[in-house]
Amino acid sequence: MRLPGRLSAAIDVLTDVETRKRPISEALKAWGLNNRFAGAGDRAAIGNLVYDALRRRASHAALMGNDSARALVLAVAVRDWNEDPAALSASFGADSHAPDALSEDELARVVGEVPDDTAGFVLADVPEWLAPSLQRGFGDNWIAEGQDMAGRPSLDLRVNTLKSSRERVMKSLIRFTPAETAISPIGVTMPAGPGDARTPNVTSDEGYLKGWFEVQDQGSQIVAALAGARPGEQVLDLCAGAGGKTLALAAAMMNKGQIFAYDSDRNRLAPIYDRLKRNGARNVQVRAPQPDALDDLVGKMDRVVIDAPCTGTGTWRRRPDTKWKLTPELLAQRVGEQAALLLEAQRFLKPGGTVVYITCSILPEENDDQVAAFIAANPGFSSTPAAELWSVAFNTALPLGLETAQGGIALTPRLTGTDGFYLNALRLAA
Ligand SMILES: C[S@@+](CC[C@H](N)C(=O)[O-])C[C@H]1O[C@@H](n2cnc3c(N)ncnc32)[C@H](O)[C@@H]1O
Repeated sequence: MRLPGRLSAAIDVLTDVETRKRPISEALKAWGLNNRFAGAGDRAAIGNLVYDALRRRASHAALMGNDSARALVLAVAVRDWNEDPAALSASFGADSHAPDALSEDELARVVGEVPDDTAGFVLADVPEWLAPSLQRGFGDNWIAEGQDMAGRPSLDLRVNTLKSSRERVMKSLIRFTPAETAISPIGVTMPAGPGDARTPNVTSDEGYLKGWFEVQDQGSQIVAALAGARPGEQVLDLCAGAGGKTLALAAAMMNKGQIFAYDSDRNRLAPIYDRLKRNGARNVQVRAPQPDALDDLVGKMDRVVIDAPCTGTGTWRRRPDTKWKLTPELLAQRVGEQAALLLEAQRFLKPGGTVVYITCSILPEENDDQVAAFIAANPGFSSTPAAELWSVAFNTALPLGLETAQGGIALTPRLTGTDGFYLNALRLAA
């Protein structure tokens, strides 16, 4: 397929996403099944167009004067992919799969700029109702933070030090020109390419099948390292899900000590068994959800990790559709779940133990506010100093701007080139 056909397909997929409230991946898959002539390169390009359209949905719509799928995709082609609008429009005539040629109005709009006096939420490409919250969290930088959250993410891998080394993994993936991650000492990264660039398919690589690495954003690797689990400790991973953090903790503990991996959702936990095997993680006991699943752990844990259910606002670059689906009700629901988990986690700690609270959110309601309320109600706990956590994990000074008012650590695409994450290590007095 040529670009006009791909644009047309992207308009169809985006319409499907928006009207049926389908996740992007599902809509893309459905399109692929109905259009089997399309190759992998076509599908990747169409996916990129749809993701880019949603990453900057608000500013694309403001520029074009409407938020139809057509307007958004045309804006991507010109603003993000640097296509010349007149040439593009002319090329539509020669392609039977192309969208209609651009109107005079579209041609004029698509080369314009979003005026500087446009509302901040449009410049930041975030939902209007979240602007006050982001402003409170990021101060004067909130628009810049939003803009970086609307970019394309890199593909990051965490080297499994139980089985391999960074050097070996990089060598095995040399065809993708991997680079070392800037902060995580065990990370490998492949920057996102422009336009129709394809994301490397690393999970069919021999090294992946042998358990040498996992696909894991550098931000997730950093918070797993900051969790500070040491060999020999007793650790409860209370929201283990498919085990992304569990695997990183097991490697950090060099398979010594014990991790109990629990999740209240059996289906989310299901992939962990195969992943543990592939990774050679042998110090993990999976606890499937049932009423007494964790009763024997009460008062015995050195560390309880809460990788909390959250809005996922830190992952907007990867899942831009969720940015526009989030509602105040869903945020309130997540905040309630997080508070309940913080309360629940305490009972498993030994005196002197630590609750490590993690989210992949950039919203203060789920991060510092949550911690402030917890410490106010539970004065036996205090935040472990952020600088201490960082120097123990990485042997370097905490970079400026990462420490939050409540002594937590916040990562963002703008600050650390990672997904957005928050961590606060709450130590119980001995
Ligand atoms: C952010 S995800 C965890 C991701 C996982 N730790 C990883 O690194 O791949 C949050 C998880 O919390 C789980 N969860 C939600 N409420 C819970 C609860 N009350 N107790 C335990 N797990 C819960 C969800 O099922 C979900 O899998």
